[in-house]
Amino acid sequence: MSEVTFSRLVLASNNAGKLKELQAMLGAHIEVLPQSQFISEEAEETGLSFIENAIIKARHAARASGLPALADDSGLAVDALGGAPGIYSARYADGQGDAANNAKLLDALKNVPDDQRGARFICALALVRHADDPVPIICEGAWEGRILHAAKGEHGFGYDPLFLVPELGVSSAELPAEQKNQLSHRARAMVLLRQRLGLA
Ligand SMILES: O=c1nc[nH]c2c1ncn2[C@H]1C[C@H](O)[C@@H](COP(=O)(O)OP(=O)(O)OP(=O)(O)O)O1
Ligand SMILES: [Mg+2]
Repeated sequence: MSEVTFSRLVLASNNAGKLKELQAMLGAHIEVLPQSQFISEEAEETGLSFIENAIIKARHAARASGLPALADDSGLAVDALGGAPGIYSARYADGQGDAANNAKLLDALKNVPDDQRGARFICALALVRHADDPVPIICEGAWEGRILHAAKGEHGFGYDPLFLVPELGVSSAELPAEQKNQLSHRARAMVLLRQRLGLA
């Protein structure tokens, strides 16, 4: 059942990897515009949960564009680190980027044996119809895996080279985009969002 009808929305992200994946998942249904067309300033991610940060980012893009906006706040929760880096995944190595984040994660886990290297990617999607929408649509997805001992694969972005997909025996950076987009935390959240929007 559809509770919302519109044909365009702004993707409230500046992450090229995410934008590509979200575009591939939604583009067939809705015209999606990157927020860079409207604003360059990033929203401050002051929330303490993925959901709070997704809502903050969606409102920021909706305010700048005057259009409905969809944000994705996501990250990696590692069991041996008590769920870190979690919402701080992008900032784990103090803003030095993906390679530094991955190096820091490998170092933090260097003495952790395989059976204790469980982790999951989490994605929270928030869609607001306008900046002050009191009823954001929220959908979440998770993807279970394990942290490898060294990077593998060239696809994807972020922590993909370190994330083992146990059923397939490969890292998520070794999956072609089409396959990651069927399996990932983002894909799972997006299935729920499409249902909520009546696009399924
Ligand atoms: O599928 C994924 N494959 C690998 N890594 C991933 C994935 N999904 C999230 N991640 C990592 C990247 C980044 O370290 C953090 C997201 O941080 P997050 O603040 O949500 O995104 P961001 O700052 O890169 O872009 P923006 O806020 O503009 O959407 O989690
Ligand atoms: Mg961010």
